[in-house]
Amino acid sequence: MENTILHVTNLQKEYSGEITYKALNGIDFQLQQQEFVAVMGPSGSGKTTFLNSVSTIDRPTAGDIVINNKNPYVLNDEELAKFRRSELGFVFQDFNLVHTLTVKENILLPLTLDSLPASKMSQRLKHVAQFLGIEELLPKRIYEISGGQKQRVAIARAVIHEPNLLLADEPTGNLDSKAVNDVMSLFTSINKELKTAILMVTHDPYVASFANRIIFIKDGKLYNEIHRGNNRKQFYQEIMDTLAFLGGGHHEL
Ligand SMILES: Nc1ncnc2c1ncn2[C@@H]1O[C@H](COP(=O)(O)OP(=O)(O)OP(=O)(O)O)[C@@H](O)[C@H]1O
Repeated sequence: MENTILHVTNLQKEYSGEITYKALNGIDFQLQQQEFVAVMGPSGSGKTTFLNSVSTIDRPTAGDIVINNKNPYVLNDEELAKFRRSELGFVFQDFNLVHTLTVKENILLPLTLDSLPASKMSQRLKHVAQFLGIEELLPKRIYEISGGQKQRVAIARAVIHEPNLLLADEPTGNLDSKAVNDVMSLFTSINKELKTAILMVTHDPYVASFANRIIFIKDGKLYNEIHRGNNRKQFYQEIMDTLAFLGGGHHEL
């Protein structure tokens, strides 16, 4: 399909060790350019492995991944690094910011690697800082800002190069409830206004209820998917019901 930003076909991942473990067992999945999709499932079901395969961090054992009509796994290291920087944005649970740098320097880091002209950099910085409401934080160092602010900065860094696809692994795992709401409304704006597709792993049903669609993984396979209508509260209830059927520990709920 024309608007498909991510096309996953029969994705498999085996971890070899004393005992070979099949973490992903034939996943087919497509993500459209306008979509915001959450990935849920019990602990150990393969969510992070799935995200890491898509993000090119973890090479699959078999199957195909095509992002924006390109297969990243045929690229050499240098091409792959460039591909990641141009197509993908990453947001992690623990922010992954450089503590000794300022907020501004952290956000500009991906552009510095691409040696973008200084005028273009400050133009992009201004736009993204305004969009995410972090202008007053720019001169501060990372240790001077709160967890919620750190995640905003990490999101700014992830979108400053205008990626087509934003990948997030438990982006709210280290945040209090106010910061969770802030981050989820930013994700919603990024998806709607910047038209960035989002794929986000979360175990939190409230966080997942901000997505338009949720896929559930169990034992390395797609178990189910549900779509959100107009009512987020109703969607939340549907998520809870699906998780109850899916099983898994209480911490999953
Ligand atoms: N590097 C590795 N070597 C061997 N096995 C691994 C490795 N990484 C993950 N696994 C196994 O693969 C399975 C899937 O792991 P994964 O981290 O993708 O699950 P998850 O659904 O993200 O779990 P959680 O919700 O607990 O983070 C687990 O059983 C895990 O132990």
